[in-house]
Amino acid sequence: MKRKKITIVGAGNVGATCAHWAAAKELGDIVLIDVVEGIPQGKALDLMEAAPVEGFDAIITGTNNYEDTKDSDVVVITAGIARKPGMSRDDLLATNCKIVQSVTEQVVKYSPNAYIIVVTNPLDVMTYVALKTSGFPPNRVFGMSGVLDSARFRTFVALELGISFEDVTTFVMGGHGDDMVPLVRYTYAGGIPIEKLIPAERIAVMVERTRKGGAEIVNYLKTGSAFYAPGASVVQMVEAVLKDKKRILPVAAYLQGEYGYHDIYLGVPAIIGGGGVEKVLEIELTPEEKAALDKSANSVRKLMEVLPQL
Ligand SMILES: NC(=O)C1=CN([C@@H]2O[C@H](COP(=O)(O)OP(=O)(O)OC[C@H]3O[C@@H](n4cnc5c(N)ncnc54)[C@H](O)[C@@H]3O)[C@@H](O)[C@H]2O)C=CC1
Ligand SMILES: O=C([O-])CC(=O)C(=O)O
Repeated sequence: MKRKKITIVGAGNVGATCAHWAAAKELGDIVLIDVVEGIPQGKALDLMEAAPVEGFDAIITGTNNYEDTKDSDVVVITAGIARKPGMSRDDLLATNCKIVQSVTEQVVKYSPNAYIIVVTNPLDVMTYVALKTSGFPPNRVFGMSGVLDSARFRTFVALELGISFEDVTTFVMGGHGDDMVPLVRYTYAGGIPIEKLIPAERIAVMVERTRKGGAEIVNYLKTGSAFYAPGASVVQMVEAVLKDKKRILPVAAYLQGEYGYHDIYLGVPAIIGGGGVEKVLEIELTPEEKAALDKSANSVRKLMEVLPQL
């Protein structure tokens, strides 16, 4: 059997970290592509030279030429600018829209059967841009946000309880912005609802910290945004597709009536497998949860309104 082929567009912080996690997990051969000459080549070779030490087999290629991405099974788009302190993800829209459009055109030309996972911010709208530019069916174009936002919430809950990070499960819905919706009612520690273990006011603090989780890192780093947890989150999605794992993961999926929304990308729980987004799961929400989701959807919608015609 031939190895799978993963292309990562953008060899910056998130792209290179994705390559690192994907190589370590032996998910396939990896192509790192960027507009800057030398950076993808250098990072790819450096990472491949870790293979004898770490014991993974993957050919990792760095390039500036889309021909090298030909026939990729999965393409991760991280190309674009990241925010700095004081900026919102939405401030990246104009610049990143052009980048995601041009990248997607090239990706589609060489890998017409690929699954595209978008990472570039503002995430929900950039995923929409990739969908419209690619002409791919929506199950093959989705965005990474909820896995990361949920991982942050899981981290805070585990630290609060002094328990294993692995034992906390949850999901965050909505757009990847400050009004995302962490689902407290669906958050468990070893199968026990956290509302039975943690006082409500402490949970509220963790929900707020999750919503601002990206900015917390930006404010520390000053020069850019998070990349370790984002890279790991992307690779969990890549693995779910390439191994047809049928994971239930929160992803930015294209909604066509689910939860009452049409023609919009929003974070929802979905089954992710060999068919990409195989099914969006519609769970029951309280009126308060639905109102919070509506607010988040409205923010995404407002940003879509200022997009150039696609
Ligand atoms: N969805 C999410 O949860 C997350 C999204 N992000 C977003 O991911 C994006 C990348 O972040 P970083 O890797 O930290 O930024 P970075 O600045 O380290 O890397 C971005 C790379 O994209 C490249 N690039 C720019 N235009 C390109 C083009 N047309 N074709 C190919 N490559 C191009 C740049 O040369 C650079 O190497 C940002 O928009 C950031 O906001 C970051 C973390 C989490
Ligand atoms: O905050 C940012 O700009 C990057 C990002 O999306 C995150 O880390 O959640």
